[in-house]
Amino acid sequence: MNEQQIRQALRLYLVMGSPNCGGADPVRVLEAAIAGGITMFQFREKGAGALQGQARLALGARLRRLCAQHGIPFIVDDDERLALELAADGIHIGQEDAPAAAVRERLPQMIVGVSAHDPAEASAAMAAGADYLGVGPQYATRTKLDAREVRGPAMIARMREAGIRLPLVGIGGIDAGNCGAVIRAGADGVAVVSAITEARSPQEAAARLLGACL
Ligand SMILES: Cc1ncc(COP(=O)(O)OP(=O)(O)O)c(N)n1
Ligand SMILES: Cc1ncsc1CCOP(=O)(O)O
Ligand SMILES: [Mg+2]
Repeated sequence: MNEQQIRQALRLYLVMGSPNCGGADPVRVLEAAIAGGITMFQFREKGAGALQGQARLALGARLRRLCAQHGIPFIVDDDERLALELAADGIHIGQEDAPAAAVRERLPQMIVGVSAHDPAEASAAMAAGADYLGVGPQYATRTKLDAREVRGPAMIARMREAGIRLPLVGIGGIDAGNCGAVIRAGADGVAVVSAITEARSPQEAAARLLGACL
């Protein structure tokens, strides 16, 4: 994917694993979210009750297939080996994960997303060859227990002012009511977990988010 295609794919990015689905079948949740208009998906099987080993691989393979059927880029959180096993389109890594430059070198064909919390981390990720940045938490989140302090959309504006032109997505506590502020600050899109996975109708929630952040 070229830079413009990545920018477009970041518009409404669902990040999810089975622990986020409150007992619902993650395959059904993803199907509904795709019907609602998500444009990118990240398999993030993390937190209490997360699947391990073969069960994780099997779920990842089902979600991967669903994304391929609908032309949705499929990204894996953290795990390079899993990304290769699932023939993912990309990987997302954070500041505590493997160094971005090493991942870029090992996985030259993949989209590499990197979490950045300030302009210095954003420039370092850009220099390391990142394809996009995830910037957060934008707002308070209950989904990631080890999240850093809230940055707010102002951090995205600061990165843009500092000359960071990479495709960029906001993440953390984003819903249909606040996603517009994230886009207006300079993001190409929003990444969400609970606003879709915990909604009574993930399809309607995705459609509402898409409408609100266009
Ligand atoms: C799109 C996107 N942005 C940020 C993150 C957070 O990644 P990280 O800091 O590595 O934390 P974990 O998700 O691994 O707990 C993300 N996953 N996706
Ligand atoms: C993975 C991640 N990285 C920063 S905040 C976050 C969790 C976002 O979840 P939610 O959209 O439910 O606040
Ligand atoms: Mg990580």
